[in-house]
Amino acid sequence: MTEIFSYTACRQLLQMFLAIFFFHSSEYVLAIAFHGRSNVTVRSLLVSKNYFLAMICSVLEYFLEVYFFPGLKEHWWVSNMGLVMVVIGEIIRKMAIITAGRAFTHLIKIYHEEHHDLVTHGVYGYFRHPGYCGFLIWSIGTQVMLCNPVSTFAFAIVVWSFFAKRIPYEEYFLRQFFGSDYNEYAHRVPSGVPFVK
Ligand SMILES: C[S@@+](CC[C@H](N)C(=O)[O-])C[C@H]1O[C@@H](n2cnc3c(N)ncnc32)[C@H](O)[C@@H]1O
Repeated sequence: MTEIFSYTACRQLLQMFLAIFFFHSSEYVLAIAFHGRSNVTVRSLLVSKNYFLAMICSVLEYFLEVYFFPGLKEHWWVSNMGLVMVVIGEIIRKMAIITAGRAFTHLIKIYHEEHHDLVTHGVYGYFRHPGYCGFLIWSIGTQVMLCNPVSTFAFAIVVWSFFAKRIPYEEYFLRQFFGSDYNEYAHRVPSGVPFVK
């Protein structure tokens, strides 16, 4: 039982809590900043039922392993690498939101709005989907930080599959909105999500 209240467990769980708190609160604040309070709902906190369940499972895995295999959590270089991934993922995602501004909507636009211009500068010059690339790194990083082998693998598969389906759907509409400009952009710039063209 003492393992659950050890320095390692307290520090890793506190880092996890701060990572989640900062990620979601900053998503909400930025959504309000770019879209106005009246256009933003609690959905902009980006906490879905499945996501919540995944996080609960990852914390359960952590408690089981810290109790039965406490040595697993003492790989500090692994945990610190996870922390670096969390920070890098967060930076890439927030750079995407700030660069795209009003074009960055949490729900995919299926109708072209007048103010919606194609963004290809800044971080969008390196990846077509920096917001998704950042989230992928961030979410896997949270599990590497906890030294959770099962959830690291599960998060990588689930989050990657989600974006592998979402990107072609999103790009179908972007091609309709921006035509050859988007085709040329997609030809030139990688998606930012591994193995997604
Ligand atoms: C959740 S945001 C994600 C944006 C992007 N996929 C990313 O990962 O940074 C989804 C919205 O961004 C818009 N969007 C995606 N790429 C864009 C671009 N290069 N320029 C303008 N709007 C874009 C889409 O139309 C969609 O409504």
